[in-house]
Amino acid sequence: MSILKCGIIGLPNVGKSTLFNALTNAGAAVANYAFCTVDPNKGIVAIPDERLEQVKYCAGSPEKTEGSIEFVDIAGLVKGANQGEGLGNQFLSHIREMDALIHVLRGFEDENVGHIYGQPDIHEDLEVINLELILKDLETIDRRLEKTEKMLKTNKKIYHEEFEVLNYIKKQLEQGHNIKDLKLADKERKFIDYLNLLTQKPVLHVINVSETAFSNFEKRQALEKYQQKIEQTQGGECLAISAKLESELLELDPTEKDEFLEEFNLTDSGLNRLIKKAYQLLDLITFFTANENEARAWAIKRGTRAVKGAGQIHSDMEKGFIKAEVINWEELVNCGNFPRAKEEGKLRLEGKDYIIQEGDVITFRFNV
Ligand SMILES: Nc1ncnc2c1ncn2[C@@H]1O[C@H](COP(=O)(O)OP(=O)(O)OP(=O)(O)O)[C@@H](O)[C@H]1O
Ligand SMILES: [Mg+2]
Repeated sequence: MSILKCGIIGLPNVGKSTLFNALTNAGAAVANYAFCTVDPNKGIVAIPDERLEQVKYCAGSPEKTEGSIEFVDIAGLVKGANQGEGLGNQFLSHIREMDALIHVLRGFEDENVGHIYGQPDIHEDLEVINLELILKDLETIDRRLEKTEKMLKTNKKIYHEEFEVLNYIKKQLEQGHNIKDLKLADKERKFIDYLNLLTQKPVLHVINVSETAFSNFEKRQALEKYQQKIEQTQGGECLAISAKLESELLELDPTEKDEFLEEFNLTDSGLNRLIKKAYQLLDLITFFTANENEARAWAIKRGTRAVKGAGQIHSDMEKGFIKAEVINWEELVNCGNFPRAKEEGKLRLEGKDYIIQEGDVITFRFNV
């Protein structure tokens, strides 16, 4: 089964590892399955989903397993990373493997924690990382352009089209635009999709603030201004989270936790919010399976066909796919259980090409 990956990026010393540790530890605390260490910098985190418990109940399943996202703590990038500065090439190649990015910005002050370029400045810091990603993409595009240019001699139309698209993208990158923000037709996108470009990946910005950032009105307002500006200029969402506060929250029991949240003027842990945002960023939907063994939520890319959804569970299910028996989770809950849903004719039979919908509960029929 393939889990989608969200890479945590940013300058050195901005709190990426602190956030990663909080995220992965929280996963372990909230769910039975949740966190398992893949290696020290990768962790699988459960996606909280209130619907799963109800599906479990209807199916009479004894166990449940949440859907999951993999988070990867990528080492800090520095100026010149695209030229190999600070092992930059290695870290940029890690970024290439990600499906989406969480860009952490330093919003906390602490004299004891050095900032790589003197004073932290959220907007400048953001631009440093953006520039490195853009420069790396330019290098990739240039290399591809060299090859395409040679192929122009063959006089095949396709190479001329590719040449034009690549040049257009090159110009946009040179002007500081990210590829994710360009309006490209599907046909144009085909020329670059396989290149796995860095600025094509969806990004969520997170300002890692000090514990007291939410405690008074002025600070909150100042923070909201930062968030708004980033959302306007970067075209994606921007969250404010204190990685340090989140990791401290994890050490507390529930009553202590509530008191602590109140003290810092917060209503809920930021981690759940972040996990939900990451889920949206990856453009995932959830379907459920439920039987006498367990009820399970599966996070898949929106637009996945039934046969591929089956493949997420087991390759045999994909190979031997016959049919999918489908019911929306709410309909199942209304019926109360599967036999009743069947009686009422609520179970639909769908074929290989059925596009799985948010909240489907699916039983795959397959040959082994
Ligand atoms: N919200 C915060 N408020 C105050 N201090 C913080 C906060 N978040 C992290 N720190 C502190 O900042 C320091 C750097 O954090 P961390 O190691 O997580 O950074 P990093 O981005 O992973 O760095 P690197 O790129 O070097 O791996 C640590 O001492 C950590 O405790
Ligand atoms: Mg780190």
